[in-house]
Amino acid sequence: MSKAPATLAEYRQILGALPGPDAGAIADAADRNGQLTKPPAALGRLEDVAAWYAGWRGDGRPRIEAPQVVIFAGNHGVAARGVSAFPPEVTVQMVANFEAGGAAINQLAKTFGARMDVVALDLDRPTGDFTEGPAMSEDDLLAALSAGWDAVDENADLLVTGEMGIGNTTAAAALAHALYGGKAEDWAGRGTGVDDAGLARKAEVVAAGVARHGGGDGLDLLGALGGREIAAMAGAILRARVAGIPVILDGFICCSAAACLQAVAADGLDHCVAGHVSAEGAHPALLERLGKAPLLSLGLRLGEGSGAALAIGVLQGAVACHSGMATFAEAGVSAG
Ligand SMILES: Cc1cc2ncn([C@H]3O[C@H](COP(=O)(O)O)[C@@H](O)[C@H]3O)c2cc1C
Ligand SMILES: O=C(O)c1cccnc1
Repeated sequence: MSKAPATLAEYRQILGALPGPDAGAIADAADRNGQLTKPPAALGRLEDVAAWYAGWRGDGRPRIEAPQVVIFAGNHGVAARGVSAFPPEVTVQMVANFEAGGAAINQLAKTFGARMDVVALDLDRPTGDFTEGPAMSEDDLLAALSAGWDAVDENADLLVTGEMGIGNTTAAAALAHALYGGKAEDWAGRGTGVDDAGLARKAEVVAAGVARHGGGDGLDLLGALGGREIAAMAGAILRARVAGIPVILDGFICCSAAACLQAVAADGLDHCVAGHVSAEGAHPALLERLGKAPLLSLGLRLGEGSGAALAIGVLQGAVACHSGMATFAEAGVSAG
């Protein structure tokens, strides 16, 4: 299917009947892995991710030739509540920076040979302040999900979804708190670097948002507490699943989008790997809820898809070894 769903009911239907990986390709990959010129399991987790990638690509000896990074940008009503160390105008300024090639993610996408697209979502129309009402109407949510769905290149063979949106660690924390409970302080972190007073304000805002909008499923919560760029990441991650494109998840904000999908469909993130664990305080807990072990841990706290983009290199390495190495028979190396 290439057309974006028109209703939330259609999204729920898709989430209820998701395609799985190709068991034949996984078996082929396991068979090949056992013949490669290395001691068994010597490539550690690289072997697991290569088999995982093979399964989702339906090819026991795949290649990564067309990775895509998509950055979604949105503005947040809650940014007016003093929850970020930076002003909201930074969102549009950073979009210009992405377009000019000057951001961290530009350098990382280029380093790993990824195509990079930037999708700015109604930046002059911030979402509603979720302490006062829903962040998005159903139409706004659908438009953002569609923007994500439509941004995915069907010919990509790996997807990274990144984001830019001042205030969005607050929205992500609210989503995590609504989905998983605990206390607001467990999920509110320093984002761009708020001080202690800012952090306390942020936890209050998160608590107020969840008190107001705590009910509903993952898509309802995405609309009530999320943001356009967060919903767009969810739409892109789901489209990738339908199109057979594996996804590398980025930091706290990206994972909050993914969590909304997983809340509707327990298997909804099986085509995703966690690229890294970020320095945002609650990211380890969020990854644990998603059941994902990060590939990298570099202390990044940037977003933009930066940690996931770095992990493209890890996946490229894993798949290059799996598909390019000689077998014991081919190389004339004695097996153990
Ligand atoms: C210059 C700059 C570039 C960024 N790139 C990503 N973010 C990150 O910071 C924001 C989230 O933090 P908070 O919730 O505290 O606003 C998001 O835009 C995220 O992508 C940036 C932030 C800034 C200031
Ligand atoms: O984990 C992230 O992605 C993150 C953390 C802080 C600020 N921006 C993004």
